[in-house]
Formats: sequence, structure tokens, C-alpha cells
Amino acid sequence: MSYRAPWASDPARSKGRLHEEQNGSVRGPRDAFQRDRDRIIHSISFRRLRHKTQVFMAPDGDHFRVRLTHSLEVAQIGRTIARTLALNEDLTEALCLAHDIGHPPFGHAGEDALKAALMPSVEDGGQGGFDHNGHTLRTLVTIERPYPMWNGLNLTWETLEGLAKHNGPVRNPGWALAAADAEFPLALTSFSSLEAQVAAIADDIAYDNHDIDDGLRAGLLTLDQMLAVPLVARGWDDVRRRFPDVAPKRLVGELVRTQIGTMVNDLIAETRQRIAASGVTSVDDVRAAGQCLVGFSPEMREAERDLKRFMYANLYHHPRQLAAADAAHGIVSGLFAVYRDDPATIPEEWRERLPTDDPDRSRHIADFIAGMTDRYAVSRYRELVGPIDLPEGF
Ligand SMILES: Nc1nc2c(ncn2[C@H]2C[C@H](O)[C@@H](COP(=O)(O)OP(=O)(O)OP(=O)(O)O)O2)c(=O)[nH]1
Repeated sequence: MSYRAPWASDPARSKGRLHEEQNGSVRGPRDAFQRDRDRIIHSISFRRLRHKTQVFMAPDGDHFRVRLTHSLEVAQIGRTIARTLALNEDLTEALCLAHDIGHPPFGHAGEDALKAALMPSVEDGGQGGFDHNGHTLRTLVTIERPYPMWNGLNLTWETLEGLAKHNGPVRNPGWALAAADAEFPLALTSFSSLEAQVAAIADDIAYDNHDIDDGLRAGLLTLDQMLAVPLVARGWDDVRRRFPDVAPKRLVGELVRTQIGTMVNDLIAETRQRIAASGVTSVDDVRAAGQCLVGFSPEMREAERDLKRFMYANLYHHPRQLAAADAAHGIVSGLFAVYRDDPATIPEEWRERLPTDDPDRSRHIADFIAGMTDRYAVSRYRELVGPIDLPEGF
């Protein structure tokens, strides 16, 4: 379409889908990337994100982010950036909405437990390890089964490619990514489209900011403590100057809004400059550019790194979070051991497809566990293993 930049992804020029589709009558007016976005929204894995940990495990408070609300905030930020840069909004949105679909229950703690259960080295008898980005591809290509004729959502090459390269070009794909790439080659070593680069950085902008909001809400962070971060201190000065008579606790939302706006504006200005300087004229040029064209200015990159360092030290690794992560690790590894030692405990739908030998058997069990929501994992653990006292922070 004419309002899109020449370096934007174009659905009319998509490299297509793995399986040919002939159901033209139900296709309607949507283009390929709109259909990808809609397939993701209608998938079971997407719905399950509503009960999967972002930072706080199975949170009781209705106002804390979970993977679903995080993904929606990422999509909102991604669409704003894509529209301003005249990129394809639908592809950007599809990538934002799907980027966390491979997360197991309990976020990083659940992932660590599955990593430990599936030893990485296949040569040494391991099962190929576990990684949430690789598992996003595996979920969308193999595990989701809404169609009668093939496994997976049969998404376009551009959507799968963007998800595979969420963290940039991939030199050493893990097991799941290599398997997806073997089925539908995704040119893993080149750079991704600008839409995928936008989705990746929209992810960071969203969680950098909403985790401040949630950390304050949970009482694990204080505003005074946060002012040690230069980016936050600058935002806070700006907010206080604009609203000198408003009580500080009423201004947290304004601080988060201001900071998202500052990061988005910095990103757009820097990206415009990089695109102009690179001389790219097509999406193929973008993939061959040898660098990420979407990015923060050097000053903002440094400021954002400082913020992340602070958040790891003070929120993500807060003693209360570490205790919750320990308990979550125990739940996931406990479930893995039960299902492996006593396959009769696996629900029929998964048991009837259980491979007879390792590593396929362990992988199948990990697929089942990775799809669980936090609350489903807790309830299965209580039923199959025994009572568990969940620490504060669960
Ligand atoms: N509770 C807790 N949360 C964490 C930890 N590490 C990261 N998080 C939270 C912070 C963010 O909200 C979110 C970022 O992790 P993601 O898996 O979404 O992104 P990450 O950059 O780790 O990987 P990705 O970009 O998806 O490849 O998870 C942790 O060790 N504990």
C-alpha cells in the first residue's frame, strides 16, 4: 500500500505459508499478516497467557500484569511505533501478541526447571534443552492444532521469521528453533524485518515501565529507591514540575506514561536516522543491513541498561521473588518427575501421543507442562504430588 515505507514488509509479497491453503471462501477481506494476527488471538496458547507469570507468580491482585496484559501493552507500543515509521502494523502486532506464547508457567523459574529437566546436549544423551523463544515457534508450528489438515497455525514465513529472531540473528539455534527451521527454513542468520525489530524493543519498553508500576504496587520497590535510577529521576522531575500540587502517590501513572513516551520518541528519532544513513530501499536490504536499524540513541540505551540493572537487583531478584521462584521450580520439576515416572498420570489427550523412547518422551512431557498456566500447574501438583505451602509472593 502506498502509505507504507518501501522497507516495510508487504503482505502481498509474503514468502507464504508452509502448507498451501485452499479455503478461499472463508478468507474474507483480510491480508496475510492480518490473518496471522487473528490466528494468534484465537489460539488456545494466547488465551492461556492470562494465567501465566510476568513477574509475580499467580498474582492474587487483579491489577498486576500477567503475560496476556503484557503482550497487549507490547502490541499497543509496537503499533504506535510501526504506524509512525510507516511499517506494517498488522505484522508488528502479530509479533508482539505472539512473542511470549512459549513461556512455561511461572516465567523464568518454570523455564529454568524445564531447562534442567531437558539436558541440552543431545550428543551426551540430553533432550535438547528448553528455551521460551524456541518454544514459541514449537507451539505455533507444531503444538497448536486448530486445523484438520496440518499441525500448527500455518503462519506466514514473515511472522515465524520475526519470532525466531526476537533477539536478533541466530547463530546457534537451540533444539526447538532448529526443528522449526528444519521444517520451514527461516534464514536465521540474517537480520529480521523492521516490524520484528520494533516488536522486540516494544517488549523492553513495555516491561521496563510496567514492572516499575507493579513493583511499586507490590511494595517491593519504593519511589525513593527508584530515584537512584537517572532515567526515573529525570522523569520524576518532569512530572513534579508539571504537577507541583498533586500528591506524589497520585503521580506514579504519570511517571510511567512519561517514561514510555520518552523512550518511544527517542526510538523513533534514532531509527529514522539509522534508516536514512543505511540507504536501505527494501525489506531485503533491511535483512542484509548487518545491524539493527531499530534502536535507542546511545544515551537512552545506557539509561535503559541502568534501569534494567536496577530492576534485576531490586525487583526480579528480591528475596521474596527468589523464594517464590524456588517454590515454582519445585512445582515444575516435581510435575516432570511424576509424569516421567508414571505416565498413567498424564491426561489422556497427551498420553495417547506419548512417544515410547527418550528424548522424544521427555520433550512431549515438557511440551505438556510448558503449556500449563500457573494455576493449573499448582492444582496438578497438589493432586499428584501433595500439599504445598506457597510462600508470600505467590
Ligand atoms: N520474577 C522474575 N521476573 C523476571 C526475571 N527475569 C525476567 N523477569 C521478568 C522481567 C520482565 O517483565 C520479563 C522479561 O523477561 P522476558 O522473558 O519477557 O524477556 P527476556 O528479555 O528475558 O527474554 P526475551 O526477550 O523474551 O527473549 O520477565 C526473574 O528472574 N524473576
